[in-house]
Amino acid sequence: MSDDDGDAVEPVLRVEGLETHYDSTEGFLDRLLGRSRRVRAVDGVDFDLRAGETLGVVGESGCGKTTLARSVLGLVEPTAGSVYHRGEDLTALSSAELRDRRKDLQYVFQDPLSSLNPRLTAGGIVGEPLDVHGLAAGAERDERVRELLETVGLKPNHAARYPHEFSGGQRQRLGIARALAVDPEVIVCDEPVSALDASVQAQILNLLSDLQAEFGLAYVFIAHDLRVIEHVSDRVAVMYLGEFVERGPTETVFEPPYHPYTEALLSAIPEPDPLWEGDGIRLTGTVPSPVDPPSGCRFHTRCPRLVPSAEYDLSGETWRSLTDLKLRAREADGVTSLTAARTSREGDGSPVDGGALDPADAIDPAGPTGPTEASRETFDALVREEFGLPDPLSDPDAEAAVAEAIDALRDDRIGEAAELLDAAFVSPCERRHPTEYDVGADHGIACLRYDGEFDEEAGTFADGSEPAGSAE
Ligand SMILES: Nc1ncnc2c1ncn2[C@@H]1O[C@H](COP(=O)(O)OP(=O)(O)OP(=O)(O)O)[C@@H](O)[C@H]1O
Repeated sequence: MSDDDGDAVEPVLRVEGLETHYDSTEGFLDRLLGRSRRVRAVDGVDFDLRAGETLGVVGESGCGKTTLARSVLGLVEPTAGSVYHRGEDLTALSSAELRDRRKDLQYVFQDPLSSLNPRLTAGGIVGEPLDVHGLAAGAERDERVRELLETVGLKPNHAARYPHEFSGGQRQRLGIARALAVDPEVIVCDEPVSALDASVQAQILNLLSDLQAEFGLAYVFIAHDLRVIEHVSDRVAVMYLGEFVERGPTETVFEPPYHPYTEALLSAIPEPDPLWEGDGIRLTGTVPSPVDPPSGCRFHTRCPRLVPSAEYDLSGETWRSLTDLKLRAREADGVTSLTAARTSREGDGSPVDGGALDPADAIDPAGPTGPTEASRETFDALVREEFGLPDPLSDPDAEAAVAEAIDALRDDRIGEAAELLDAAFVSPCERRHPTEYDVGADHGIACLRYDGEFDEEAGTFADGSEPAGSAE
C-alpha cells in the first residue's frame, strides 16, 4: 500500500511481517508423538504508525489483537518479523535494552484493576515508572506524581488511595497516568474502554484525545467496537485470524469498497452508522481456531461474499449454503452432529431442542421405521431447508452432486458425503490466500474480489490460470 503523502513522514513505529505463534502442545501423547500445536495468533502483520496519529485495530474476540499489542511492545516474543521504533529493530534488542526502550512505548490495559498493583497506592503506581527509569526522586517525584494525577483528571490527594478505592473510570485514568509518567511517544491502548459504562467510556476517550493533542502521542488503539474505533482513529486496520484484511484511513474503511469481513462487522452495529451504505450482510459463527486456519482466504468459512466457482451457474447465496453444508459434513462425526445450532424446523421460528438433525426426523411417521424412499425425500428436504439450498439447484451438475452427497448423509456415510462435496464444490477463495490489493489512496483490502487480474465470471486470472498454487 502506498502512502498518500509520500515517505516524507518517518513513522514512529514500523511493523513488518510480524508473527507470534504460541506453542499449545498438550499432554504426553502430543509430546510422545512429537506433535506440536502452534497457535498462529499473529500471522504476518505489517503497519506504520506516524507521530501523533491513532491507528485503530478492530476484530472479533480471538483475532489476535492482544497478542499483536503485546508483541509490538516486546511483552511476548514474536516468532518472526520486526518492530522498528525510530528505525531501530526492537526484536533485536536485549531484554535490558528493551526495558529501557519501554520508556517510549507504553501500554494501557483493558482491565485496570487486574493490571494495577493492589498493594501500591495511586502515588506508588504512578511513581513506579519514574523510579524504574530514574526519572525523578524525592520532592520532584512527588510533585510529578501530583501533576500526572491532575493531568488525567484525578486529584492530587488521590495519591494516597489504593486501586480498589477508585471507580472503574478513575482506575483507567490511573493506568493512563502511569503510562504517561515516562513521557512516551507511543501508547498501545488494548480495549481501554470496553470494561466501562458508556458515559465513562466517552470521558476516557476524550481524555485520550486531549492527551494526544497536548503531548503529540501516537496510539495503537485496539477495540472490538467499531463505533469506538471510528470515533478515535485516523486510520483503521481490520484484523481477522492473525492477519490484517483491510487497512486505510478511517473514512475510507467505513465506506465502500469494503472487505466482506469489515462489511459484516459494520452490519452488526445495532444503530445504523450515518456513513454506512451496505445492505446488511450477516456474520455467522465464530472465529475458527488459529491452530489450523482455513486454507486460502481465512475468512472463506464465514464469508457472505464467497466467490462461486465458475464451474457451475449458481448464485453466491447458494454457493455459501453449499460451502456451509460441506464444512459441516467435514467436521461432523455422525449425521446427528451435522447441524450444530438449528433454530427453527418448519421455518416458523420455533426453537428446536438439542439443535441436531436426527435421521429419525426424516422417517415418514406414517410408514414403517427404517430408511424408505419417502424418508429419503423428507431427509433431503430437511437438509435443504436447514442449509437454505434450493430444490433443485439451478445448475443440473451441481444438483446431481449435492443430491448424491445428501443421499450419503442419509445413510450415515458422512465421510463419503464430505468427500463428494469437497470434490464438487471448491470456491476460488479456498484456493488462494489473497494479498492486499490497493483499492484507493492508502487503502488496501485482502480479498480476491479486488484482485484486478481475477475474473469472477471465468474463475481465472488474466493469464488464464486458476486460483490454485498459493493456497496456505
Ligand atoms: N498464551 C497463549 N497460549 C496459547 N494460545 C494463546 C495464548 N494467548 C492467546 N492465545 C490464543 O491466540 C488467539 C488470539 O488471542 P488474542 O487474545 O490475541 O486475541 P484477541 O483478538 O485479543 O481476543 P480477545 O479480545 O478475546 O482478547 C486465540 O485463539 C487465543 O486463544
